[in-house]
Amino acid sequence: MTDIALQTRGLGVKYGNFHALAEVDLQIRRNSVHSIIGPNGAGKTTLFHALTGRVRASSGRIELDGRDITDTSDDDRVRLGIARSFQVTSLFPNLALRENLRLAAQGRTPWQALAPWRRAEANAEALAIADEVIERLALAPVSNRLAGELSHGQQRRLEVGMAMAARPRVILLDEPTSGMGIDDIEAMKQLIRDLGRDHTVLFIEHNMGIVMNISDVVTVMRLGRKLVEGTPAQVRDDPEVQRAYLGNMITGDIA
Ligand SMILES: Nc1ncnc2c1ncn2[C@@H]1O[C@H](COP(=O)(O)OP(=O)(O)OP(=O)(O)O)[C@@H](O)[C@H]1O
Repeated sequence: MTDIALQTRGLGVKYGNFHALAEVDLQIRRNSVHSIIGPNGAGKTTLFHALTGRVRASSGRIELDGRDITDTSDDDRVRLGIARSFQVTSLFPNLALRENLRLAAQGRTPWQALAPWRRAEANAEALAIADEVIERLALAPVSNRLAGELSHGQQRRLEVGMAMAARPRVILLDEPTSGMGIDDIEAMKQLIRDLGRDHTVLFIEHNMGIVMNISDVVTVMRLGRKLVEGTPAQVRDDPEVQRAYLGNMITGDIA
């Protein structure tokens, strides 16, 4: 198996005649935290849509573990191991946190998962995965609480956990800290950093403090193209990057 979990070659996406993404070559290393940054309209969300199959590539190719998935449907990509955690909440509010994770581990709807013919071993395995994820999320004290009653920050962490429970090859996180208070941001930052030890994480983030602190690799995009890529230190010091941000200094501690 190669060291590269997800790769794009010459990836392009057009909305009508508009090139939202052009000639993007990306290599996402296994068990790393790779962040995508760039000014508004840079094409970050479009890149995620292309990787998950929500929009079609108009040129280039996408490979997951060396396998060409460019023409694979979004559902099949989930089955092949691309998990995306959305900004909008995708939890079952009337089920306990642990139940939410159990369902995610089984990859089923609540209706199917509650069915009496469900195999007991499959259930036990899903619960074991749920408990493992609860530990990683540091949410054990509230694991029996209804998802709808959790704090905003806890719900956001649970969303990441839902993606983890499906045991994906790659986890895509779209602005995981948006709208969070400072304590919740710190908890999310630790979670993502910890995830990178044994998961492959690709995330879009506007909070430069987090990006610079926890990323192994940072890709900077502008106008649908890759502008610069490197370690946080390389990216922070790059004059092109400073220009792309129109003088807004990229700050933040580098781990
Ligand atoms: N469905 C669409 N139809 C036409 N143009 C679109 C569509 N979605 C996005 N665009 C355009 O494509 C470009 C890239 O948008 P995208 O949302 O991918 O950028 P982004 O980097 O995620 O921006 P932001 O940080 O503001 O979320 C923008 O110019 C946007 O206006």
